[in-house]
Amino acid sequence: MEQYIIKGGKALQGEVSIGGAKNAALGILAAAIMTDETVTIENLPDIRDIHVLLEAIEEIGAAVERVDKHTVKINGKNIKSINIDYEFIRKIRASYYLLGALLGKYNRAQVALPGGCNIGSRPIDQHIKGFEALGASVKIEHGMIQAEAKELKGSHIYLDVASVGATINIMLAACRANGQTIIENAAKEPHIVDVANFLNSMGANIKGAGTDVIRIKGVSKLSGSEYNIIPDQIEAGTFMLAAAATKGNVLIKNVIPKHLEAITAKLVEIGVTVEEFDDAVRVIATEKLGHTHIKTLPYPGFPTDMQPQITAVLAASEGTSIVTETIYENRFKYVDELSRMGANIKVEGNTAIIVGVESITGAIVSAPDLRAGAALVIAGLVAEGFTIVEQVEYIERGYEDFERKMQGLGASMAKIDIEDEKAVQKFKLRVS
Ligand SMILES: CC(=O)N[C@H]1[C@@H](OP(=O)(O)OP(=O)(O)OC[C@H]2O[C@@H](n3ccc(=O)[nH]c3=O)[C@H](O)[C@@H]2O)O[C@H](CO)[C@@H](O)[C@@H]1O
Ligand SMILES: C=C(OP(=O)(O)O)C(=O)O
Repeated sequence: MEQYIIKGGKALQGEVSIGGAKNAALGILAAAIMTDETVTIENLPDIRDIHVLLEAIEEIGAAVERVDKHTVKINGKNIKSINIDYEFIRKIRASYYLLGALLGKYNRAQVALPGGCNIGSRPIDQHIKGFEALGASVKIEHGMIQAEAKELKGSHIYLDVASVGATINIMLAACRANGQTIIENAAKEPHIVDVANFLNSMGANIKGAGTDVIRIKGVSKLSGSEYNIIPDQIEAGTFMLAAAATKGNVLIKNVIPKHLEAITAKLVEIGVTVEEFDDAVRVIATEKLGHTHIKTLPYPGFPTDMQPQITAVLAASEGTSIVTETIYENRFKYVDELSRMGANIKVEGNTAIIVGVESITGAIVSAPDLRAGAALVIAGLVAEGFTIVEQVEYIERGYEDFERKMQGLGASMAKIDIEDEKAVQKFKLRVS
């Protein structure tokens, strides 16, 4: 098994280019099977979650052609099964989008209950409520969700929580329902807008994505399309924080600065300079960073998927910061690992009280999930000495070439098997 090995203490410098958004790409890949024509998707991130979903799509009979690392052609004409088994998708959350996509296209779907990051209970009652409102009967048996409808009919759905997954799933199925569907209290994240734009490019009729109310007029057919996925807000934010934490100067390219505003605002508050360009941001930090209060919220609030990374930054900043997690009940599991690096963080319920320390020190730590893993990498980049981050497979669910992108910014970081003493020695020699 490979791990990340990092020697901290280097200020990140240079330029990094951000890939396509994982959470948009997952919805878009599911949507792509809803037509019998060929769909070309560009700017697809080359990450584990995408590989898993593409395999599942191929397994049910869709044709998947990798044109290059970031482009795929999908044709859903010869889909022969509406059954997605657990073995294919147990590691990812967004497998549930195949429910909405298959239900919309074939009025039937059977998909294993989703996996994804283990960050608290993640019910799917709002997805089910939406499908039922569209006329489907839904049952859960033997770990599978089965949804079936004689005919999908447009409906008025009020979500009890502004769920990203439920909003996208209902949008997918409702595209092919008879009549109009209105989703109220819809999620507004950039990936909702991107999935809606993609569906519209296939001939769907969706209005209002990005606001609380989405209106979908069902259409009888979806067609082929070519589509370029938006940049990943969370990958971009992670590099912004890594640049700030190491007192670096980094140009983060291929981003939509508007999507980063909540992150930018917090960085500015703790003393970082953020310059915005049309499709890039430059992050410059020169002095010890300060403290702040943060509450995770649905978009346009501070994203929960950036909570571990900002906590890592604040752990080595000055003063006492408070981070409140309002989306998930158990997203502070990584704090014990940060504490092993000398951080002073106390978790009380959904709040972390972070007393900034003078310096943190390298240690062997383990990534409990995707973003927590990224947070431990940021901590390793700042820490004195060597850090080893285990379980990088979680991190690779959502970050493409993470260690290579960090190396490109001057970080002393590599992915090696730490049992391989020669490789460890070689790394240590190279960075000493
Ligand atoms: C693949 C993907 O896009 N994952 C993202 C998506 O996850 P995901 O779509 O799973 O997150 P949701 O927006 O659905 O969840 C938000 C909150 O609503 C609750 N809830 C959700 C659905 C439901 O039926 N019932 C219910 O109670 C959840 O427990 C959670 O507390 O949005 C999250 C919130 O921005 C991000 O952290 C994830 O990275
Ligand atoms: C929580 C995340 O992913 P998922 O919903 O796919 O588990 C994430 O991207 O941070």
